[in-house]
Parts: sequence; structure tokens; C-alpha cells
Amino acid sequence: MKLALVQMDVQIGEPEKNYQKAQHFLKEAMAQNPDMIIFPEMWNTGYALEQADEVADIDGKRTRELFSEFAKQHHVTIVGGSVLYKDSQSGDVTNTMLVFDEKGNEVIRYDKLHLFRLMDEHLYLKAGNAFGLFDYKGTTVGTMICYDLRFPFLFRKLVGSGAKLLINTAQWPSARVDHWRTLVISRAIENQSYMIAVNRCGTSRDTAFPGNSMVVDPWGEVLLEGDSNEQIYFVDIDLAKVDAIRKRIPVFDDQRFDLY
Ligand SMILES: O=C(O)CCC(=O)C(=O)O
Repeated sequence: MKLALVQMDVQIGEPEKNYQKAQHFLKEAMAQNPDMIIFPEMWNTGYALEQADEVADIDGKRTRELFSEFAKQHHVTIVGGSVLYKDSQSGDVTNTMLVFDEKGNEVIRYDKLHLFRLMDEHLYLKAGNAFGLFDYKGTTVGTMICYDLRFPFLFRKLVGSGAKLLINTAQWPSARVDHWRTLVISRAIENQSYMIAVNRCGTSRDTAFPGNSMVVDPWGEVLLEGDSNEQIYFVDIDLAKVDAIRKRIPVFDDQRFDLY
């Protein structure tokens, strides 16, 4: 399975520029015929939370049109990172991931579960209440957004629901890149799953982002660690490895569900 990780720089409060760039990256990715293209968190607007009324994607219309059409035309699965999304009926604003299969069907809408107070998300956004899980050709994929990475019980739930591939899309700042690296690798090892972590790069207001997108296999081997440049990374993964490692060290059979 070939993954394309879009490590994108995002222009804050400039959806027009960001949609154009996303379109460009989609086309560029297809040169290598990936099975799945993955975007970072809130790539449409950056953290322009206070401008949500003007810049959020209303009912996800623009994002759906772009990704659904492209996925169908090119027979590729698209994990749409997340976008700042506004529901026109309720007025709720969410940090929302939309995923499309290779026929262009929307397979999940996932709203970030854990809102990040350090970035005032709790003041502007509504948290989700459901897990991000979808089927990719018989393999269960679990998704989350950025700060969700800090919650190990969420991972256990996703893996308990059958996930073998875990995807985190992020705007994780350079200031805590050590946490990012350590948590991404740990989550792969402790959950015996592939961890795909797609981060943005560049600078927004006074915050720098390291890129440093990662792919880690279920043994904890780092298959990709990106630099800080804006680019697409392509990585091949072998899903059969997950079962082999779970058989070798059966942590899910050995876990004391009776105690914790
Ligand atoms: O947990 C962190 O340190 C970063 C989280 C974050 O930036 C986010 O959720 O947007």
C-alpha cells in the first residue's frame, strides 16, 4: 500500500490560497499513483478560529466537492486532514476530517474529540462525540487529529475496534516536536499498529511548525521522518506486518481487561 503524506504549509485565514495549493498537491501526488493521500490538520484556514464566520467551509461543501470528485476520477482514497467547518443550520464550528474512498464516497466525518485549550479551541469549536474509523479494502483504519495523540485510551478503543492503521493529522508546533516524535513512535509500538502522522510545516503568526511528518511501523521502526520543507512524502507499507507482530508479542491477549 502506497501512502502520500502532504506536508503542507498553510496560509492563515486564506482559504482561497489553501484550496488552490491542495488541488496542486493532489495532482502532484498522482504522479506516483498512491493508494491513499493524507492532508494535515485544518489545512483550509489554519488557526483563524476568530474568523470562522468568514473563512470556515460552510457545511464542508467546498472540501467535499474537491476531494470527492478527485477521489472518484483518480481512484484514490483521500484522508482530508481536517478543515475548519461550519454547520449552516446549527452554527456549530468544528475541526473536521472528511474521508473519501476511491469511488468518491464519503466514508467518515470525524470531528476532533479533544479540543486543545492552549490554542483556544474550546472557546470556538464544538468537540466531536464519535470515533474516526473506516474500512480500507478490508483493513480498519483509525483516525484522529493532533492533540488526540496525547490520549492513549482513545488509541486502545480504535485498536479494540479492529484498527491496524492509525492516522493522526496535525498542526503540531516545533516547540513540542520531542513530544510528537516520542508519542508517535510509542503509539505505534504499544498498539502494534502502523502510525501515520502528517504535520504541517511553515510559520503562522508567531508559531513555527516543524513538518516532521512520520510513518512508523508496528514494531516501532521509523519508515519516514520528514524535514521541515513543504512537500509530499511517499511511503510503502506492508499491512501483513501488523498481524505478524501481534502474533509474536500478543499484548492484546495478555492485557488484563479484568483489572483495567
Ligand atoms: O498537544 C500538543 O502539544 C499540540 C496539539 C495541537 O497543537 C493541536 O491539537 O492543534
